Amino acid sequence: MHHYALVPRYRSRSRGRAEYPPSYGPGYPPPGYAPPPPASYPPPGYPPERHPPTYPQYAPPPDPYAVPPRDPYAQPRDPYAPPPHDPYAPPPHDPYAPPPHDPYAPPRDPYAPPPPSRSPGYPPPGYPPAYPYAEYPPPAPAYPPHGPHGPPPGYPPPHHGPPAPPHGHPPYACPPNYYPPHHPHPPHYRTPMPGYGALRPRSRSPNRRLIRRMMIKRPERKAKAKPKAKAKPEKKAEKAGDLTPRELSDIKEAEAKAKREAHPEATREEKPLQLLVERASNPKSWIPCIEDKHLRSWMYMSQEKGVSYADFEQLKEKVEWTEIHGAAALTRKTMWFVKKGCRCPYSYGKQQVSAVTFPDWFLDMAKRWLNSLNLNDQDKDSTFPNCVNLNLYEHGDHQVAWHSDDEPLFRGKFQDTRIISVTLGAMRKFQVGLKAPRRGGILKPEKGSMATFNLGHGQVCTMEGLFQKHYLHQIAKGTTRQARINATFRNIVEHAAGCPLR
Ligand SMILES: O=C(O)CCC(=O)C(=O)O
Ligand SMILES: [Fe+2]
Repeated sequence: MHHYALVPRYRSRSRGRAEYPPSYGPGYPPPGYAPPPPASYPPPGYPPERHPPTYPQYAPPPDPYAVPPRDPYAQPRDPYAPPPHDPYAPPPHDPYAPPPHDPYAPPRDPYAPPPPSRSPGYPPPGYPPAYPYAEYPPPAPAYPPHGPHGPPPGYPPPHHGPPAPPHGHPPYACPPNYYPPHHPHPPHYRTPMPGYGALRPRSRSPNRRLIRRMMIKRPERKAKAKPKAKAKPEKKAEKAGDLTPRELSDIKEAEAKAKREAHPEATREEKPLQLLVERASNPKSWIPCIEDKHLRSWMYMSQEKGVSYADFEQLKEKVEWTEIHGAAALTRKTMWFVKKGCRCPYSYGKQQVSAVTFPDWFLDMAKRWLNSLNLNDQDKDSTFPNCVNLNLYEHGDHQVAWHSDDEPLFRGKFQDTRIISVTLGAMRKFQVGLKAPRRGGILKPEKGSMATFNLGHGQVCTMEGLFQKHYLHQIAKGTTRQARINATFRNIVEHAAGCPLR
């Protein structure tokens, strides 16, 4: 007997979906049309009263949302017990979680304050100061997609971009465009995406495996007789008893170092000197970068709110820039502004430029930039700088090589000077190092003494005391395509011959 034939159908053919009239042409649904009500479940008269047998396989499905019946024997809830675990409760607040992504946030300002530099001893304790930094680390500079030979050397640059993803196997654990130099892939690994940095060139011989299986030994290559290494000219010189130029300059450097260490400069107690950070109205936002009491040299950095992007645009457009050419190419563009009445020219290597009086519009913005330093001409020790050198670095190829601002105009080799540098536009690396004797006529810092600081939009950097006597600085070449303008404020103390202020 086929009992199941007696069980009525309790679902429509459309399995509960609304049944629409078959035509869906324009003007559908017609006014007043409503889909037929869903078939009622269970239909009246179901289940049929049949005893015995029953057919549990046709019973209506259990209701997953039904409230379980109350347990009359349940213990009363302990009011001191921890609350039962709620799997749908929101996760507890993680104070270290990154802030949620705000899709309406304004785009990142490329001139926002830069992250702290990572040179040794930096950042000092208490850093960062009160102002909020934008984003650290900065996004990796845009790079063309890596070719078949992987990324260019030196990419990704240090301290840029998101942290490296964990290395892993199988290959899909690593994103296809991430190939750090010592990536521990197994030797058989082949990149999953063609055209992206194959890690190992395919064997030249397609039969290599076959050959191995056949136990055919390739004839061993005869070791080529190594040509005798030519005796280096340096070694020759050593044999002859005199020194190579490199050894000579190493000795000179060691002598200069010993001399410097044996002769400390006057302390601030012996010869008073007020540092700019001590007169600033925002001393806490000044970060010490170099505090070298022995050499009476100080360098501080701060972020100033008074420097605007409009200033950058105005300077770029209004200043009549002079091109400075190096040995091979244009290295940067400059302008030399001086206080009214001064006629002192300025020399960039062999190129000399004549003085241009501070335009009023420039003085207005400069006073705004340096406002927190409380410089006033009434106090003879804190006069507003009487000249400024402006540099325009149009892109990463523009630079200024190792030098110190020790021109006779400032007497930086003999007395304390105060140089205030303001950055507008793109961020560039500002490097400093101890002065060493020239190597083959070239100025370079003493080995191991170099430190690097990032100077970004609105950052002010000071070099004080005898910094120009003992330290060198440079703006190294970079990869940026953005322009940077730098204003280096100084004080002329010995006006040039022919200047009315002499
Ligand atoms: O661009 C800079 O930050 C440095 C410029 C500089 O050293 C100079 O003008 O003497
Ligand atoms: Fe300089």
